[in-house]
Amino acid sequence: MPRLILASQSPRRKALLEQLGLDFQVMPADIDETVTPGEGPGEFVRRMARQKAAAILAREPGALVLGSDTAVVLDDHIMGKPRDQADGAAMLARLSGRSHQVFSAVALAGPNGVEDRLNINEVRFRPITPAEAEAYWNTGEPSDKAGGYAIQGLGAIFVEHLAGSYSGVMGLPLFETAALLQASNLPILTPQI
Ligand SMILES: Cc1cn([C@H]2C[C@H](O)[C@@H](COP(=O)(O)OP(=O)(O)OP(=O)(O)O)O2)c(=O)[nH]c1=O
Repeated sequence: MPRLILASQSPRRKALLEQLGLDFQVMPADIDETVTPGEGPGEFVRRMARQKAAAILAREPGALVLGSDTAVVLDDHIMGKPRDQADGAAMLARLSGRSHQVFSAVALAGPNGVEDRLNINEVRFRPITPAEAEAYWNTGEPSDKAGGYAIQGLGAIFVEHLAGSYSGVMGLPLFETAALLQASNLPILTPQI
């Protein structure tokens, strides 16, 4: 069976992939994550996921490599990770009391090329006061998260409604990931002989 590698530095993605019960290694992929002019959020996260997987496959030929990317999207604009407290507070103010989308892509690179899947989620936040935004920043949770919140942490208190997949919002859409892995004959819920 080929070696499976997760091309990510994100502890959240590692924890999510562990849910599938497979053995894998983790190797961070360092790529340029700049949006190309005119590129839509779906195209962007798919391109990033594919590039992360391809970058590690180039170093580890013979392996199967998963790459993933997540973007929080408000009014068709991609929100990155907050630069500082003021940026984090501004992001939460914009997300407050309305819906946004979370786009997550996963790609699998291996001997047969690269395949990817796109996962799109709709998340509605309750209104958030400036005092709450400041207190939330001070927990340390938002700083390395797209959109400046974590659904798997205290940020869950803002999530009034989710249409989509929890794992997709958190960073690795497991339905789509399993579909890619099963198409490459990795054993998920298959009897072992
Ligand atoms: C919206 C949201 C994002 N996130 C995180 C997942 C990702 O780690 C991060 C999105 O940034 P990414 O650039 O997709 O990923 P990353 O830089 O953390 O990791 P790598 O590129 O090495 O795979 O935001 C959450 O943990 N919870 C959430 O609810």
